[in-house]
Amino acid sequence: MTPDVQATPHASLHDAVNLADIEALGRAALDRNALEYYASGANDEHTLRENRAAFTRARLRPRVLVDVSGVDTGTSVLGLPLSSPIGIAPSAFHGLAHPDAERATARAAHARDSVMTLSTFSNTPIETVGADAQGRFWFQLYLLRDRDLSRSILDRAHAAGARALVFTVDAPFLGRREANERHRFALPAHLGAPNVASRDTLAQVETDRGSQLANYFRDLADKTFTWRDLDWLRGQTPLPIILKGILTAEDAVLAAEHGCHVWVSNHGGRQLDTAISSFEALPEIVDAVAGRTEIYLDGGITRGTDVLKAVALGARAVFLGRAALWGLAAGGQTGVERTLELLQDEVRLAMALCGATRVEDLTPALVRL
Ligand SMILES: Cc1cc2nc3c(=O)[nH]c(=O)nc-3n(C[C@H](O)[C@H](O)[C@H](O)COP(=O)(O)O)c2cc1C
Ligand SMILES: O=C(O)C(=O)c1ccccc1
Repeated sequence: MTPDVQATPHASLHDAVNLADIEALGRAALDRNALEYYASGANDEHTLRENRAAFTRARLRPRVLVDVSGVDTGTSVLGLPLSSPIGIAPSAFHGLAHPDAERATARAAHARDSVMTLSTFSNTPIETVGADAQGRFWFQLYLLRDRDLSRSILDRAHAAGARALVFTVDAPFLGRREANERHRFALPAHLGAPNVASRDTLAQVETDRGSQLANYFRDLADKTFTWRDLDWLRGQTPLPIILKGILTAEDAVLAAEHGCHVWVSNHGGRQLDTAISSFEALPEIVDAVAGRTEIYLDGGITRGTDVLKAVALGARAVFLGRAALWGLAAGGQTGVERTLELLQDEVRLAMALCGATRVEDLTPALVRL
C-alpha cells in the first residue's frame, strides 16, 4: 500500500470525511476501560464482524436515467418525522465518552431531526434527557427483578416524553465480552446509573473479579420473562412497544401477534456469538411480518449504502450503536451531529446514484443478496 492512500488520523472532527475518520478520533479520546467496553463483542467476535461483512457482500442494482435533481431522504417512525431513516440505538453509560453524556446525544438527535433511544443504564436521569431531546426520544427498558422499580422507570419515561418503549429481549444475561472480563471493566466512581440505582449501590458491586457490569447485571435483570408476560408489560405503559433483539421469523410473528413492533438486532455482536447478522436476518422477518408492524434494524451501520440496503429490504429505519458513541467521544453533541450529517449525506448521494428520489423508491429490487 502506498503511504498516500493509507487512512491518516485526522486532527479534528472538521476534517472527518466519513464515519471511519470519526471512529479513529473517538477511539483516540478514550481510555482502555471505556474503549474496550464500547468496542467489544462477545467471545470471538464473529457476529460483530459479520454484521459489517453482510452489508458488504450485498450488491446494489442501480437504475439510471431518473431525474434525481431533488432527493428527499425524509421518512417517519411511528408517526415521528425524521430527516432520514437513521436513529440512535440505546447504549449504556455515555458518560464514559464525554462529560455531557446522554445530554449531548439527545441534543444532537433533536438538532438533526433524528431520534435517540435512551438506555435504562444511562448516566443521566430520564427527565434531563427528555428535556434535551424535546420529544425525539424512545426509552429502552431492561426488565429488572424488582418489578416496582421497573414500573416506576416506565412511568418516568412516559412522563418525560418518550414516544415508544424499546424492550430489549436478547439479554437475560450479558454476553461474555472477554476483554472486559480480563481487564475487569468498571464504571468510574464519578458515574452512576441514576434511573436504576444510587451511586452507592453500583460502587458496592464487586470489582475484584471479572467485569463489574456483568456482576451487577446478573443480580438486577429478570430472566424469567416470557411471551406470556408481555401482556403484563402492555398494561404498564400506554406507549407503543418495540421488541429489540429479534433475529427469526418465528419470533417476529409472535411479536406481531402480541401487538409489538420489531427491532432486528444481535446487540452489536455483544450477546450470542456466531448469531446471524442482523442484515441477513432481515428478509425472513420482513416476509413473516407482512406489513403488520414497523421493522427497525441495527448492527454494523457505517455507510449510507448500508442504510439504503436495509431500507430497501424492508427496514423502516436503522439505528447507530457504536457509530454514535465514536461521534460522542470525538466531540460531544457536535460529534454526534457530524456523524448523523455525514451518514445522511451518504444516503442522499447513494439514493441519487441508484435512481431513487424518495425513501419509498427503495425496494428489494435494488439489492442482490
Ligand atoms: C457500549 C454499548 C452499550 C450498549 N448498551 C445497550 C443497552 O443499554 N441496551 C440495549 O438494548 N442495547 C445496548 N447496546 C446494543 C445497541 O443498542 C445496538 O444493538 C448495537 O450497538 C448495534 O450495533 P452497532 O454498534 O454495530 O451499531 C449497547 C451497545 C454498545 C456497543
Ligand atoms: O453493555 C451492553 O451491551 C448492555 O446492553 C448493558 C446491559 C446492562 C447494563 C449496561 C449495559
